[in-house]
Formats: sequence, C-alpha cells, structure tokens
Amino acid sequence: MSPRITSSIPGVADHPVVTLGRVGVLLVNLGTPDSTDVPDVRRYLAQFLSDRRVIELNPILWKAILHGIILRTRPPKTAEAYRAIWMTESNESPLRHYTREEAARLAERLDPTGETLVVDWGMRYGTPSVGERMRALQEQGCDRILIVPLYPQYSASTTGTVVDEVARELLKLRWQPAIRTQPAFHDDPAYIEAVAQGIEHHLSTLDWEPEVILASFHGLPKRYLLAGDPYHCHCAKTARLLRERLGLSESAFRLTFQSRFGREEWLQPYTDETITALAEKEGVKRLAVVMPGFVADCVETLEEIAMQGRETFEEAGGTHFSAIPCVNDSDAAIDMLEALVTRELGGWWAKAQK
Ligand SMILES: C=CC1=C(C)c2cc3[nH]c(cc4nc(cc5[nH]c(cc1n2)c(C)c5CCC(=O)O)C(CCC(=O)O)=C4C)c(C)c3C=C
Ligand SMILES: [Fe+2]
Ligand SMILES: [Fe+2]
Repeated sequence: MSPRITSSIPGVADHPVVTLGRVGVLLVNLGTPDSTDVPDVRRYLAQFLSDRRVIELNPILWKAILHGIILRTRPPKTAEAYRAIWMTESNESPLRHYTREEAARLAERLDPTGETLVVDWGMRYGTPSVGERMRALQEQGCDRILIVPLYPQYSASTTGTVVDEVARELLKLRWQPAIRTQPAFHDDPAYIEAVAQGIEHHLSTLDWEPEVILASFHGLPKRYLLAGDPYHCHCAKTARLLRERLGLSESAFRLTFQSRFGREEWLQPYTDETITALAEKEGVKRLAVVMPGFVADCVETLEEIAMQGRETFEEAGGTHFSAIPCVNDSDAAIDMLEALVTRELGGWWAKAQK
C-alpha cells in the first residue's frame, strides 16, 4: 500500500486536504447524444461538427454550412438511426453503455478497491465530459493520469482532439496532474488477438461460413491522409495483421471504409459500394463484416452496417449477412485494455503500490 502524501496550506484553515498518490486511468470515447430527441442530437452534432480537428474547412464558410444546412437537415435522420439502436433498458446509446462497462470491468481487474488506481471514463463530445472526469480524478487524489483514447488507429480527428481537450483542461489548472497518453494500438498483439478471437467466436455461432469478410473502418476525407494523417496506414496494418492471424487470403479478407460524410472524396474502397459489388459483380452470397476501428458498438456499426449494410447486400442478391460485434466489454477486450494500460503505466503504478 502506498504511503499517502497529505498536503494542506499551513494557516489556511478551510483549505481542502488533498490526498495524493493515486493513479487515474481515463478511457475516452467519441461521444453520443443524451437521448434520441432531435434537440439533444442537434446539440451533440453541433459540438462534434464544430471541432476543427474533425472538419478541416474554412471556419467561416463551415459555420454557415453547419448552421444553415447540416444542423437543420441531419439531426432528424441521425435521431432516427439512434432510435433504431438505443438501449431502452438503461436508456443510453450502446457506445456509452460499453464504454462505461469497459471502465468498470478494467477497474475490477486492476484495483478493485481503488486504493492505488482509479479507472474512469468520459466522452469527447457530450457527457460526461473529459474535463469533468479529469477534475473528478484529481479530487480522488490522482496526481498522475493516463488518458486512453479508445481508438486503435490514430487520427488527428479522433485521438488528436482528445489530447487537445485534455490540454485545454490543463490550461485552467494551477496544479496540474502529470499526464500520459496511450499511443495508438492498431498493431498491438493484445488488440489483434482480441479482435481475432471476437471474429472466430462469432463465426462459430453461425450455421454458415462467409465467402468474404470485410474489415470496415470509419472513413476519413482523403485530404486528411494527404496532409499527413497516419490513420489510413494504421487501418491497413491492422487489416493485414488480422488477415495473417486468421490465415485468410487478400480476396477473402478485405479492407474498406464506411461512414462517408459530405461530398468530397473519402478513403477508398467504400464499404457500401464494395458490399453491392461483391454481390452483383462477384456473385458473393455469404458476407461477414468486422469493424475493428470501433472498440465499442455504436450507431455506425449497429445501424449503418448491421442494418443498412445487410439491406444493401440482400438487395444486391446476397443471401447470408452478419455484422460481427465489436470487442465491447468481452473478456478479450478487458484482457486487451489490461495489457495496454499496465504497460503504459509502467513505473507510475509500481510507485503508487509501494
Ligand atoms: C467529417 C466528419 C467526420 C469525421 C472526419 C469523422 C471521423 C471519425 N469518426 C470516428 C468514429 C465515430 N464516428 C461516429 C459518428 C459520426 N461521425 C460523423 C462524422 C465524422 N467522423 C458523424 C456526423 C457521426 C454521427 C452519426 C451520423 O450522423 O452519422 C461514431 C458513433 C457515435 C455513437 O454514439 O454511436 C463513432 C464511434 C472515427 C474513428 C473517425 C476517424 C478516424
Ligand atoms: Fe465519425
Ligand atoms: Fe454514419
């Protein structure tokens, strides 16, 4: 057990006593609306799509398009997609549900008493915010915080903006905690193993075998790749490592990109076009899709792929379709997080445990 350093300011009677010496781990995911009501979805999209790491356009022009067109037309459609996948029992989106469960299960594994290490979770957009959870960790005596953006592949539009937000929070503080950030884990054996095991397990529950498996990643404007974003390369490496681990050929396991937004060119090949072409041009009847870029199931996996993707495939002549669940809060996912986090904490946690 760690000896705690207790600090207070002599002579200032009402100064809070701060117990230091704990380590905080903050899992951060993208974000999600608080409900499926159109105003809540609009508020969430407004915050998300105002982020200049996400939309790299002339800010004045984009503000006019966002408020003049997008936030008038998109929220009802997005709200409908969320309604189709909402977890009614806990009244929340799957992304929030699984992110919270991952944090709870990781805490249980690492330090069930919370004596030396506290695991928490937050969202880059919407609630609970990154700043709110960082403050909560500090209030619990965490003077060292590991930030874990839950994106295996690095992109400025996801990982980068989480780190920006953490830095903005630090700007407000006189007494800052020490910060570490979890690097991309797109090629980490623990992550590849968790996804591969998820694929194998899911396929073993089907009474048919896919002819092709698509590894479908969230897309990104091609412009961002050309500007130096490593995301495309990270996705390609993940797909190759998974293909090798599963022992599949390049035509049986293919890399695609989903979730296009706007009119410009995004990373190719596109998932929806590939699904149609596989059925129509290659005569593929049995297709499975895995989405390794998402640690937790969300509107993009459950609605866009599991629902719309199936419809697209069946309309094009396919007969068997299955969307493979993300690692979510499975044992394999917690094994992966435990491996990543303990490695990244290194001496930090060892010190707290002394
Ligand atoms: C230009 C817009 C977008 C970029 C760039 C972008 C990058 C990006 N996003 C994810 C992960 C997720 N995105 C999700 C939803 C979502 N993404 C965009 C747009 C961009 N994403 C929108 C408009 C939406 C909202 C839904 C919709 O209207 O279609 C989600 C799901 C959130 C949930 O609550 O379920 C995730 C996760 C990555 C990994 C990424 C870049 C690599
Ligand atoms: Fe997105
Ligand atoms: Fe989408």
